[in-house]
Amino acid sequence: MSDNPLLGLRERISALDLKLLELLAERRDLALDVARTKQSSHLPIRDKERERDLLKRLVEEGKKQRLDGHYITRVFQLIIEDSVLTQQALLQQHINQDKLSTARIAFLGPKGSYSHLAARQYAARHFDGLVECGCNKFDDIFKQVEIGQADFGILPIENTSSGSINEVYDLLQSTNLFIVGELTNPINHCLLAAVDTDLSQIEVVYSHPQPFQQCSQYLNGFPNWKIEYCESTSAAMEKVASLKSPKAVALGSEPGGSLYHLQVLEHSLANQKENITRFIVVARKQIDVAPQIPAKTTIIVATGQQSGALVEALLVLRQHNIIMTKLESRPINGNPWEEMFYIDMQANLDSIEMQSALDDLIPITRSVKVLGCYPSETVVPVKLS
Ligand SMILES: C=C(O[C@@H]1C=C(C(=O)O)C=C[C@H]1O)C(=O)O
Repeated sequence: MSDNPLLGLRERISALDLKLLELLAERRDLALDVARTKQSSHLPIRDKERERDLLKRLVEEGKKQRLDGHYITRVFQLIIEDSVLTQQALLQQHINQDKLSTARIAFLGPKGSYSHLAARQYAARHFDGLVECGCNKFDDIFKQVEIGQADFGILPIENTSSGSINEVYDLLQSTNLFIVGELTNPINHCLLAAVDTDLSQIEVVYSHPQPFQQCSQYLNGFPNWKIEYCESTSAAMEKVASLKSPKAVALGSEPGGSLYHLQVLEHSLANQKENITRFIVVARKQIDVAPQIPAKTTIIVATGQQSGALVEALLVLRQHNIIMTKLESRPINGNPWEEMFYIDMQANLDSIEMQSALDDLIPITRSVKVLGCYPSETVVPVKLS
């Protein structure tokens, strides 16, 4: 017999939590039925009007039970996001008909890197199982997928604090892989230590160059700390775990750190409060995107050097009412001072608008390469006004 006075209450909480899980699973199954109905009736997956009504009613009902409106909003925004993405995944499986039950996904680093966490998240939504293929370099991720040792590769492409990840853009220039998906994840950089320590004892920080860039303002406050570059944040964690020194810390994620039994000394260290990374998913085969899902298409365009060449290309997008979400330029390998333009657009490659835009772009540019069309998995939550 235990005389812990919390036991009985905790048992009741645990039982309630189990019920909440069952209800969440039941809600998700209903959302999947909704998706099947939408598929046959050609309705879009997202219905923001319905989401707004639902949130409004829940916030009102919550108030009656003394539950804070912000709390209710946050919880249900998450539930709806998962519901929308699960519905999208179902339609995508249906239209592409080649569902793998287990996917081999290549990512940067040993277990615990941000890319590894993103790979797990992507696999959880799209496959029953995941074979993890950790790589030492971005280049190896492309190679593993190109030679068929992995089915997909996950790569960070831009971050709200450090901007575009040029190395990945440059690798996209020469690959024959296609972009088949994207994920946007909040990135919370922490200082992680293997043993008890404090800021005054630290002498060296290990991490990948990206987190160092993203946390530059915080790190500027500690000019004596030595910066040691590693191939990934998880390689840095491995190193710190093996050193077991109060002088050495890693910069990386809390869940990653816990895989190496590291403790968090500081968190939320990025320059931007909202530090978000967009990852792309690459594969050997191009995919179709169901018309009920918001799609993105990415192309690489090489223009001539005549004046106004880029403007002419962008005008084509305007003429076809295509919204550009990102424009990036990179030097062309082997042609000094010439640039390639990477253009992300909110459009389905199969749409008439996109096809006509491509028809108009080809004669006025030197080359157009379609990098892929993929579902936009960024579900911007509706807000109550
Ligand atoms: C489930 C639906 O699909 C989406 C998901 C919603 C939800 O999870 O509540 C609400 C509206 C849609 O954006 C629906 O249309 O009812």
